[in-house]
Amino acid sequence: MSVEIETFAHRADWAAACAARMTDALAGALSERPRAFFAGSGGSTPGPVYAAMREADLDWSRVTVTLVDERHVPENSPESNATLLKTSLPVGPGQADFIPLYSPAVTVDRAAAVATHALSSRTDRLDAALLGMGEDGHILSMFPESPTLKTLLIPTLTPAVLGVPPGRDGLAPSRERLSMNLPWLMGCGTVVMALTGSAKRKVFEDRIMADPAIVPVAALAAHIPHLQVLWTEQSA
Ligand SMILES: O=C1O[C@H](COP(=O)(O)O)[C@@H](O)[C@H](O)[C@H]1O
Repeated sequence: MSVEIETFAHRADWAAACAARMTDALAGALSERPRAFFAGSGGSTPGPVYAAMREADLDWSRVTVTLVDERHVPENSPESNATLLKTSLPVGPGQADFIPLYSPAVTVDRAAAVATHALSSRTDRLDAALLGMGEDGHILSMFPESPTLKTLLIPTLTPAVLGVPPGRDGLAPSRERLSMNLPWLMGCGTVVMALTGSAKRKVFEDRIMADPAIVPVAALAAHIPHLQVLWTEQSA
């Protein structure tokens, strides 16, 4: 299984291209349906992509924004992926609406069930998803060695959000998380992996041929033929 990696010399061009893939997909969905659904990632990579997306000529009032994954923390935490998206994209009254993965005052598994219901009651498919990858090869909150990993990567399950426990013996993640499963991405119209830096490119290329049942990057390659990978050398 090989995946083409589109290379950009300049980070600004990479961000603009990632953003255009997302907003073009959302505009296309809006030309056919009343609402379009976007799922974004957190972390340090997508900031410039979101900045470019918010400049797009898009009817954000017909877009629903959600997350591919989240830390099990409230929105006043600096670790909240929800806060990143809600402050980076046009989310709010008269703009896009937002479906969180985190729920206050419940266990992470209950929050996952609530998020699954909230998403599934609004749509059975995403139109655009922006992914990032950590240098340990995790995407969404699909962490190597996590007991939840194999379940998150089963391609035949119903789209769902699962609770992810902290890693044992110092392994990542350091705290509880919530993650969409692979079937959400398989059903998504446009999936972009936004990669920066040589180290991440090497991790991505090294793992693409690995076992898709246990390696997140390999699962993307195996089950998402329309995956687009956009890379620039320049990290944040
Ligand atoms: O923990 C997370 O990390 C990944 C990668 O983050 P980055 O800082 O290396 O860009 C991110 O895609 C994911 O959404 C986030 O929860």
